[in-house]
Amino acid sequence: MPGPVTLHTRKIVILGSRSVGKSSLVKQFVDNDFSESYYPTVDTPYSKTITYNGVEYPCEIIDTAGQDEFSQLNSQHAIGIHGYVLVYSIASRASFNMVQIIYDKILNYSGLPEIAAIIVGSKADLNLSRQVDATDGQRLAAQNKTAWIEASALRNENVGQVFELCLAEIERGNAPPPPPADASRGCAVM
Ligand SMILES: Nc1nc2c(ncn2[C@@H]2O[C@H](COP(=O)(O)OP(=O)(O)OP(=O)(O)O)[C@@H](O)[C@H]2O)c(=O)[nH]1
Repeated sequence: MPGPVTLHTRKIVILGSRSVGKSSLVKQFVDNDFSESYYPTVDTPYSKTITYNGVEYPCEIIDTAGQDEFSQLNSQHAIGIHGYVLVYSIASRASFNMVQIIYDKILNYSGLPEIAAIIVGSKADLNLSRQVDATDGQRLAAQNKTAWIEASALRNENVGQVFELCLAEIERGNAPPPPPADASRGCAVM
């Protein structure tokens, strides 16, 4: 009888401008907690099991300090990482513009043609101060072949989905390639 399957830990990094709500998303997801106070983040790892397609994946989620255009990515943010959560606030156009800059830095650092990622419009409860339309977020995600969602850590809306969709993007990249056309007809070229 086969033994239990041991899955390797998936590593997820959460990146974005300062104060967009990165830590709040992670804390809401991992600890079911939200704070109105703002404490700038020092890189912090969290552990949580995420269930996707009925399989439990152990995940390490690395919450990072806010980025600006001059910030350097370090190797902990680009080497051995399976998926990225790229966060902007729907109430800050500048933070939205930073997402493409960060995405390009990751590709540049890692040398990969694309990465498993989700772009997140955070603070979705601040609709009255909205500076970024949902369609802008969706377009940016389509251009970069990432997933996209809006979420509110304050209201605990779509927070779990952020991380589940990120895992879905990771596993999509890990899926074995579809069989060649001939295989379906039972032919093999030796
Ligand atoms: N209205 C609203 N405020 C939020 C939400 N999420 C976070 N905030 C507030 O935004 C501020 C910054 O939140 P953080 O989670 O610390 O932001 P961060 O991106 O981790 O910040 P850095 O550590 O500087 O990168 C705090 O005052 C939070 O209470 C949200 O969903 N809605």
